[in-house]
Amino acid sequence: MASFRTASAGSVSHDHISFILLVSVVASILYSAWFRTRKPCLFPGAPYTGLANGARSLAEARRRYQTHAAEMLVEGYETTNGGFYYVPGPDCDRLMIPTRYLNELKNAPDDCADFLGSFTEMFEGEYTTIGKRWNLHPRVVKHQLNPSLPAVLPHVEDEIRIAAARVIPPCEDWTPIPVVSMVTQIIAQASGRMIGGTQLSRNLEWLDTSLSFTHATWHAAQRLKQYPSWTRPFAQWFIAEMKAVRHHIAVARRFIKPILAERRQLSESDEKPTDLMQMLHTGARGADRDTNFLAYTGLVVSFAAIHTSASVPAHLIFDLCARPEYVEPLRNEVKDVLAADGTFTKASLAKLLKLDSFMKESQRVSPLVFMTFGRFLHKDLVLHDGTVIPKGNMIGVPSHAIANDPTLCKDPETFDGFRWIPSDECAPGVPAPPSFVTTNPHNLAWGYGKHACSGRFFASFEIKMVMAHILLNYDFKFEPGRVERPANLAFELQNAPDPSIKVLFKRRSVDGQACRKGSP
Ligand code: HEM
Repeated sequence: MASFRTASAGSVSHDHISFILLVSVVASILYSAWFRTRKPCLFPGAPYTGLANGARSLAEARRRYQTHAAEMLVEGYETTNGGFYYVPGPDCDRLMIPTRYLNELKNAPDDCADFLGSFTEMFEGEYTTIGKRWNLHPRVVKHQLNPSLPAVLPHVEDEIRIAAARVIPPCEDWTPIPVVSMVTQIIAQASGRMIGGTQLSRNLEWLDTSLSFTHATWHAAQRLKQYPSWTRPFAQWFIAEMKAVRHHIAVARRFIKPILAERRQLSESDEKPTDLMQMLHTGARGADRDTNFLAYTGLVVSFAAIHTSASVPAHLIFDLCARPEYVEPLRNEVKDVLAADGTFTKASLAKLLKLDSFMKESQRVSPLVFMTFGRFLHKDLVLHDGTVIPKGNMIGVPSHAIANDPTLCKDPETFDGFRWIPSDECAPGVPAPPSFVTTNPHNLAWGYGKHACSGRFFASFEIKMVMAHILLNYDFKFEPGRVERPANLAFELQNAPDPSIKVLFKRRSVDGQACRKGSP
């Protein structure tokens, strides 16, 4: 009897598991077949881009999006003349909206046009945490970090010099250096100083986590997406990349909680550190004061700040190697500003107009992402002319296509590094050209409206100080045999400088020190 029951129970359990597996497989096949063939009847009249006039199926176009999203966005923008169109993608089809609606959408409430919803969807935030409970840091960056930049920047400048000495070899002679890795480490260390002072910026384990968390969440999301959505709550526990995500959150807690404990000991009269942890500590209310949450928030700011900002100096160095005629004017501008002001301050960095223009032009050609203003609609959106965008749509603006629209940017095929320098005598009524940090319906690299990147002012100053350090202290050029700027690596909406490219660096004489006011 006993052996029969055991055998029977074993066989029932085995059948049961087989049945569940069978149902899972069938469900996932049906789901993907349905997803591949469905034509969402969402916004009437908006054409699909990327179908090659009917020669390509929707399923093929969705796959193609992984490598050709930029081209599809431009094609849709051109064929609709900046109108509504869908860009098919493997996770969802995104509806591009014309810029004429941006001013009424820019402050749409989050329960209608959900900014974080687009992140949560892209990064499987239910499991990776990306986009979930991201309420505190945007407010603190905007209202506490930005007004404190004059006090924060000297620390960041100091850290850039220390990081560069750690990361860049002596370069007494021409030395090949992988540019992306080099600038990413410098930016990670400088951002670490801004986030938690030297306790974070000099901690190599933290630096590794602050860099790796972004990749871990991205890879975990890609793995999770391979499972039908209803299996993901279980699958997350068996995916190696999810283990890495949890590990990085634990590292953040291990290093940031003691910093917060020290901050809690400070009395009213003690001098307070000028870093973001201090701002989060004083700015958090209620449940947000939980130290686990504050530590996690420090990690989230690294996510927002490091790889994003680091891509810019990498692009700039590639652009300068391809166009060395810009190096001397930029270097001289930095020298002049330092000679006059002695050190970098918010005001002196604002005088680097040539560098600002070059950065804007480089970003126009090599943006971080090809689409911004990603929002998931939870409610129907009724626009001023009666147009209704139904809920359930993922919307966005084709920021890269707009930045290269010849009616908005003269001769967009030409890289003109100084096209954005404001002229001395602007004719009355003629607006000044946009700067690197400008956001408006034609300058959308930082998004737009109430969720436009609040860290862009810090990013801009930090990048300028990194570039100033490199321009003053190094000569650089492509390795022999390379003349053209290396192509960027694009995946879906993202666009990155090629991390395999090395550039030759050689240390210059002491320009960086000599031109500081008061230096010997
Ligand atoms: C070159 C560097 C960077 C780029 C290109 C960039 C780009 C962006 C973009 C496109 C958005 C979305 C805006 C929208 O869809 O409307 C965004 C949001 C955001 N970024 Fe950045 N970012 C950069 C650096 C930073 C840095 C250094 C920080 C922090 C110090 C930061 C903090 C944020 C925050 C907090 C948000 C969300 C704002 C909100 O929800 O109100 N970013 N960023």
